Amino acid sequence: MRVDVVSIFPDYLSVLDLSLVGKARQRGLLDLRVHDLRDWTADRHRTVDDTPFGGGAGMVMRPDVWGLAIDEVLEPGGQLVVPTPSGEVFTQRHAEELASAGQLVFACGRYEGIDARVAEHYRAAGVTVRELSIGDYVLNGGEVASLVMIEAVARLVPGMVGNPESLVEESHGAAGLLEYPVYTKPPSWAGLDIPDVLLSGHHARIARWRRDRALERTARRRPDMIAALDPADLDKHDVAL
Ligand SMILES: Oc1ccccc1-c1ccno1
Repeated sequence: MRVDVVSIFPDYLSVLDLSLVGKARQRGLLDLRVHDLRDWTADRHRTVDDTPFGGGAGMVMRPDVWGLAIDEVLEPGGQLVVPTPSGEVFTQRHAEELASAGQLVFACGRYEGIDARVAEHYRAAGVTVRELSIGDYVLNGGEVASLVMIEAVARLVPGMVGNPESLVEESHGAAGLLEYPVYTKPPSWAGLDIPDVLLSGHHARIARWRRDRALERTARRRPDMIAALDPADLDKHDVAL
């Protein structure tokens, strides 16, 4: 998979040289390229923004500069991802969909955002354009949101994580429930012991306990996820004792 990130702060993305994503690049699993949007400007001040039509505070990123950058970077069949607070909220489902793309181009907006004609232009040209938010809060730019989405997508690329099994039993993975509580040594810490069932060696009981805790936690913290469960899936959580 090829991933391109276009930003006026390309150094912000240098963290992608570390950890999983960095290793994937070294192993050739991920072709990650970071670009400075200002490389597509033509004036001596390398201008990427201007005042908003209709007035209002702040500046808007120019469509002509973004168009030159995206035209050069986007490959046929590539998808354009525009992080924005006004986007659809990014979920694991989006990560799974994006992980099947041949190329993703992340357009990191700053200021008051990118001229709306950029997304409109590429959609009209048949490009899949995803305007995505990572949550209901305001950031200073799309770089952090891109880092979040790139990590969520990259770890789904075949060969990225050692044990693909670990991708299944994860929050927002196992049939739409949150992860159950996990414990490790020492068995007793700060006067707190781990649940006896986890020491029982009875795998079915452990699986049932974990399912029950995941359901409890999801119902308490994310009732929306319980409401979204397909009733047909409910028996997926049932395990024979
Ligand atoms: O707040 C933002 C500013 C620019 C680009 C993206 C965002 C954002 C906020 C939440 N998800 O994305």
